[in-house]
Amino acid sequence: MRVAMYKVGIVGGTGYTGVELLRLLTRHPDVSLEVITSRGNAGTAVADMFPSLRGRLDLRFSEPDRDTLAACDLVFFATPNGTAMKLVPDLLASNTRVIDLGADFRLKDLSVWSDWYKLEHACPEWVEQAVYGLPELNRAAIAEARLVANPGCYPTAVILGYLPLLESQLIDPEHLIADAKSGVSGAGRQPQQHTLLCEANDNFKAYGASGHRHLPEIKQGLSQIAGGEVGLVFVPHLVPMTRGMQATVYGRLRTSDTDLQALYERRYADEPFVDVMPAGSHPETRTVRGTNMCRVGVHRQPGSDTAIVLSVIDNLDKGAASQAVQNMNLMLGLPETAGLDDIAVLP
Ligand SMILES: NC(=O)C1=CN([C@@H]2O[C@H](COP(=O)(O)OP(=O)(O)OC[C@H]3O[C@@H](n4cnc5c(N)ncnc54)[C@H](OP(=O)(O)O)[C@@H]3O)[C@@H](O)[C@H]2O)C=CC1
Ligand SMILES: CC(=O)N[C@@H](CCC(=O)OP(=O)(O)O)C(=O)O
Repeated sequence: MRVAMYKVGIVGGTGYTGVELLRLLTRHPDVSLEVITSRGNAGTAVADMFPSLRGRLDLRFSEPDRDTLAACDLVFFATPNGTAMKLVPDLLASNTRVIDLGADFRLKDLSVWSDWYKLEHACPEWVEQAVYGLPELNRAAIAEARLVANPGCYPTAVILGYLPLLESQLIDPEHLIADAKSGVSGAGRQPQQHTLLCEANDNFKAYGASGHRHLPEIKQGLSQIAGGEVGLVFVPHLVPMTRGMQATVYGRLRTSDTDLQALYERRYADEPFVDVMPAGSHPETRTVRGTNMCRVGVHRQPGSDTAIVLSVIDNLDKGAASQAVQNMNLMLGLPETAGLDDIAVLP
């Protein structure tokens, strides 16, 4: 039996990504969950709020406290944007590693970040040192990082969809189109009118078509792969399901004779969490529900010069919490797949 070695904490344990982290970390073989914060529920037993954890986790929510958190080897922030940046410098100074599930450290250009997030950054000096936590792109840097910026859900699905095509320079990087759909849990647990059952159920709509805050994040990731600026149109949509996300990405091919299926199979052959489906497949969100898997399907229509890639993830998992655990495994030198062997529940 392996002994739990690393102490971890979560700031913001009552949101959807927080409770997903709780589920994953409670049964992770190599970590011990020491701290879970909630200002509004300090003192409440975690299992009283989340009965799914009854008998599995004996811990109470506490107020965020610097010293308690600094006693952890690694702390996750599952908090609204603009929260982590206020506590991160103190934790890093105490040699505690940090993974921020929010967007405080994702964008390297701080003026772009301020424009989209309407905030002034509290620790700009750490932004440059933060590593963007997409293992398929930055695995070696994540393993050395003290601060990881966990990617947003849409950026994860879109970047993994485009990665082999852009890396091999097979498509025109100036004319990329990503059309994406998310389940409602992507909007978080805070009550909002548009996430009410009567508003979201039996309904379908686009939003952010004139610009969404994930646009600069996706462009930054795609530019890193392409080795230069990219042109991207990105339109997100809300679908009436709880979890799941599909990004359908399009790229104008520069040559017509490439075997796209073979390209994707080759690029992702050694990736434990990207599954290239057989040629002609249409991956479904339910096949990745509650897992860290991204499933992709690669298509080209007869006579067309456009590659179409379908990329599905669970927005709360590969799009947030389980990707954070994958990053934690890399940062702590643990097996990358530890605690991440879930199989989706069907139907
Ligand atoms: N939902 C999704 O699919 C995805 C979400 N994310 C990101 O993950 C983060 C969390 O999202 P989600 O779980 O939906 O969040 P919620 O907004 O539902 O939950 C926020 C949590 O943070 C705590 N919190 C709020 N303000 C503060 C503060 N100032 N200091 C300390 N704790 C605070 C809250 O507890 P309390 O107020 O009681 O302290 C609560 O536990 C966000 O940045 C989000 O953008 C990323 C990818 C996907
Ligand atoms: C369906 C839905 O509302 N999704 C959220 C994105 C998910 C998310 O929280 O991403 P960040 O971590 O970057 O904030 C949105 O469009 O705002």
